[in-house]
Amino acid sequence: MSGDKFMRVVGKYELGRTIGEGTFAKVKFARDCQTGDPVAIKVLDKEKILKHKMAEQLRREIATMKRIKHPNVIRLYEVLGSKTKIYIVLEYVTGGELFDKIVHNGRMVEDEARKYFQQLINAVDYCHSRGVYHRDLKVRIMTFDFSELYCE
Ligand SMILES: Nc1ncnc2c1ncn2[C@@H]1O[C@H](COP(=O)(O)OP(=O)(O)OP(=O)(O)O)[C@@H](O)[C@H]1O
Repeated sequence: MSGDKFMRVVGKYELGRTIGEGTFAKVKFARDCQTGDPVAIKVLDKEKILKHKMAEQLRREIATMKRIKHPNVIRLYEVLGSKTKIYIVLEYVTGGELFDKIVHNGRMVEDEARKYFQQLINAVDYCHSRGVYHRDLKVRIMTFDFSELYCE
C-alpha cells in the first residue's frame, strides 16, 4: 500500500498504521520485508491477557486457527512474541465487514447474497469437518472476485 509509513520491525514484518481495534488487540497493517506482501498483525499486550485470565483461551484459539486452511477463512501465518507483546500475523483483507456493507447499502440483491452465503457456508462446513465450531463469526470481504468472503 503506497503512502504507508512503516515504523517498527517485528520478525520479517514492517509495522504500519493501526487499521482496527478489538477488545484485546490493536490490528496493524504491515508488510513482509522479503516479499513486500501485505499482512494484518494483531498486537496483544501480554500483561492485559494475563490480567483477564485469557492466556489459555488465546493459546487454544491460536492452535485452532493454525489448523484451518481454507480460501474463505482468514489465514494465520505465524505468531511472534516479544517481552511484552504477542504478534499474530494474519492474511490481510480489505473489503470491510459484510454487516457494514449491508447497513450502508440498505439491502443486497439476491444473487449477491447467495454468493456470500455460499462462501460462508463453505467456510463453516470446512471448520465443522475439522471439529472446529465458531461461536463468534465475523464476516469480512476480500476485494478480489475469486474469493470474496472471509470469516474469522
Ligand atoms: N485480517 C485482517 N485484515 C484487515 N483488517 C483486519 C483483520 N483483522 C482485523 N481487522 C480489523 O481490525 C478490527 C479489529 O479486529 P479484531 O479481530 O481484533 O477485533 P474484533 O473481532 O472486531 O472484536 P473483538 O476482539 O472484540 O471480538 C476489525 O474490525 C477490522 O477492521
